[in-house]
Amino acid sequence: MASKTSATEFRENTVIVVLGASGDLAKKKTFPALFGLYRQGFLPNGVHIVGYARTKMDETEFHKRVVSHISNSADDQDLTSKVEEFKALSTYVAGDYEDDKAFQLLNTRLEEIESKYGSKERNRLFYMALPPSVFLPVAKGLKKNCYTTEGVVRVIVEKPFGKDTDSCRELVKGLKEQFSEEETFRIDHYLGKEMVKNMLVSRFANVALSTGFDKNSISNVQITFKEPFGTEGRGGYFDEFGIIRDVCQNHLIQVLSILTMERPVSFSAEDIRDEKVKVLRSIPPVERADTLLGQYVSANGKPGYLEDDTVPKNSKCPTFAALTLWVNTPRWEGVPFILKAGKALNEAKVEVRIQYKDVTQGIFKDIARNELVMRIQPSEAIYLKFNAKTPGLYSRAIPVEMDLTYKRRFADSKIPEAYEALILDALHGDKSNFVRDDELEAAWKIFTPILHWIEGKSGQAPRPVPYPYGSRGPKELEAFITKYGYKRANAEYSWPVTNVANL
Ligand SMILES: NC(=O)C1=CN([C@@H]2O[C@H](COP(=O)(O)OP(=O)(O)OC[C@H]3O[C@@H](n4cnc5c(N)ncnc54)[C@H](OP(=O)(O)O)[C@@H]3O)[C@@H](O)[C@H]2O)C=CC1
Ligand SMILES: O=C1O[C@H](COP(=O)(O)O)[C@@H](O)[C@H](O)[C@H]1O
Repeated sequence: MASKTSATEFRENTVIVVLGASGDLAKKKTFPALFGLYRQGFLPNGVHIVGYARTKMDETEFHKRVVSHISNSADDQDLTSKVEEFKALSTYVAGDYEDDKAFQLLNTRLEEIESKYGSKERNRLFYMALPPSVFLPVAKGLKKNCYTTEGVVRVIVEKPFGKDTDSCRELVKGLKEQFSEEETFRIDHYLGKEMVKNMLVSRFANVALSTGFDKNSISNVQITFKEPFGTEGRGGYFDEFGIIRDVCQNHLIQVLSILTMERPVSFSAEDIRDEKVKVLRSIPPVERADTLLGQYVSANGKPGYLEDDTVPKNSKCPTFAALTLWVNTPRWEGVPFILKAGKALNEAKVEVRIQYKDVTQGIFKDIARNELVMRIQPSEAIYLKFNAKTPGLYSRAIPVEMDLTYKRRFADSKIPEAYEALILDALHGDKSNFVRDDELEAAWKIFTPILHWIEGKSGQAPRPVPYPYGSRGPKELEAFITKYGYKRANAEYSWPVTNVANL
């Protein structure tokens, strides 16, 4: 039920506190997103931004970090003056994460800022750009020392939210002791990506697309995440988590749930999330036999995973995973959903590839299958690969594409950064694109047994197969996806395509 808190939009009198302000995420994503919103006039009137972290630094150093990832051209006077304004409304407080006194100092700073708001309501948005190990102490410190009843308080929490089902439950419980579900915004930045948001609209606003969106027409689905760089600099964090926790359990499973959920009653946050939870609960835990794990090794002058100084020498941590999931609903029963994620691959790409079944044999032989591809990044696009008659006096089919590439079709539109979209949602109190507690639990249940196996908690830990840095992944991948029915439209059977009789 909507309450005052969830309905409140932060339009003025708001302080945004970024905890972990000295970190990588804050520098690369949070501050640039806040600046983007400020520049476009989307931040509340009179907003202030306060960075908080243990690192001691003066305002000049802090401002240097705040703007370090904002692309600024000296020729753009408007941008330069906005950057200066943005710096002027951002300030820094240094303090520990388990120290009441430090949080009290932070609170004093917040009250000083808020005293300029007069007697009106004061809102506080806390953004935890922090490692999960300090989520709980920070939540306790904030609740005890920096909570206000003179306005609305919201807390954005980053991923990964736990390491398995039990630790997730503990974290959920621990945070709930400090902040209500209404006050808590669990972020998964993939939910802020334009194409992920568009998936809901494309699926449910198009009869043409929703017809045949099921096991009767679809052979298999691949959801792919590829990054062309390794764990450079993040090896310490990564080795504790691995690619499944880093990407599959959150980003890719969120994409899968939106792709497979049934039509929600409305586009309200709770209706959408109810449907996502239902479909997630229909997915049994991943089987070992449905798993392919890889780890990158040195190639082309690039270091292998184990050569990273922050990684234990004999680590079996997977930097690549292909996992096949089964969705036991009447719509999807028997359709394999292959999640593939890897670091140090040959390209940067995130996409959903839906491959349809073969056309009935008879008039066509060995013709390419239809594929609907939703490219999340780079360059958002939806395209349908289908067969058409070759123009002219030929009687053969040719595979072609119906292509909606955003850059061409929406050349004048600015696609927002995922973090811009989500921080704005949090300011508006809209939780549709944030993760609910039961969604998290359902997602962890799918991966926990396989994660425990990988960590050697249930039998000997498997050793991931090697793949060269910059390659397409383990050489075993092709056989893996073929096993689940994926047919590549290679030259051998799609071009030139078979004669079309009676055209
Ligand atoms: N970096 C990225 O691209 C992304 C990160 N995330 C998530 O965002 C969160 C923050 O990530 P990121 O900024 O990369 O992390 P960092 O390792 O940069 O940590 C952020 C800040 O937290 C403090 N910190 C680091 N380690 C510890 C520790 N062991 N105990 C206490 N404080 C610590 C440091 O600040 P100080 O010492 O000054 O207090 C650091 O500057 C994580 O949960 C991550 O999973 C999500 C998506 C992308
Ligand atoms: O959460 C994470 O996401 C990034 C990838 O984000 P993207 O928006 O650039 O696709 C990934 O590099 C990182 O390992 C992971 O923690």
